[in-house]
Amino acid sequence: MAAVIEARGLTRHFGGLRAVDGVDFSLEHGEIHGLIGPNGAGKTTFVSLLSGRIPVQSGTISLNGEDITHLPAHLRVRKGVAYTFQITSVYPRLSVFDNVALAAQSRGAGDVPAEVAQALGRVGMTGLDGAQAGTLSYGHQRLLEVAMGLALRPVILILDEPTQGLASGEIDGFKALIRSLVPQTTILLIEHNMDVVMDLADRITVLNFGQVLAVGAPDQIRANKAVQDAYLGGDHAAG
Ligand SMILES: Nc1ncnc2c1ncn2[C@@H]1O[C@H](COP(=O)(O)OP(=O)(O)OP(=O)(O)O)[C@@H](O)[C@H]1O
Repeated sequence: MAAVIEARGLTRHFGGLRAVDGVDFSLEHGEIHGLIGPNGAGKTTFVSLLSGRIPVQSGTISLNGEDITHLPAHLRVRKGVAYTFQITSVYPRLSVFDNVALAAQSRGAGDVPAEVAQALGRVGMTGLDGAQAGTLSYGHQRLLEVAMGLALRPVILILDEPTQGLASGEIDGFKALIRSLVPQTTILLIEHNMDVVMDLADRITVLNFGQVLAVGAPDQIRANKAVQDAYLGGDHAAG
């Protein structure tokens, strides 16, 4: 399989804190790739480096073979790297339609209403266009966030803790949604819910203290002693 994103020696320290410390990583075309690790392991910092939200200190990132290490975030979005934030980033006072329309417009979509309808359809929110975003249930707000990500027509969709705060009944629908997005869209999923990540991911990267502890299929990760000791074995609160 071909790598869509390839990071080599990616590094970001905050003072003496090695948040991301020499990470090699590859995201393969059409896969669902889980990113896990204890709280503070560097997951959010790592995807912020990939998306250009924070600058890289050293190392390189390439997208389909092109060096994007120093490309500004908005230009990475144009090239198809979309990152939905950990905190719901919808505009609560705007309608569902307008929220998705803003995302579609930002990438210069031609037929905005059609794009909005398509994105809302994919997340199962057809008919909710006129609702004020802030009045939606939490689960629907998370789906709206994904619809906004999809309206960017991403090559890669980075989801940061998408199931956080969802009711257990909503999680199955969310998993089905993520599965429906591949292989057209490649998914990088930061997820604390082990059932979700083990069930969804083709491969998982485990970060610990800013470094890669293991990469492999879910079964390999589950069986990995170092991963069990650092993360899976203990009593880790969702963060
Ligand atoms: N802007 C910043 N300034 C200083 N330290 C930071 C900054 N951003 C993150 N850190 C620190 O870097 C480390 C990695 O944080 P990060 O949020 O990337 O971890 P994480 O694996 O996403 O954690 P969680 O699972 O709790 O979301 C933490 O110790 C955090 O406190």
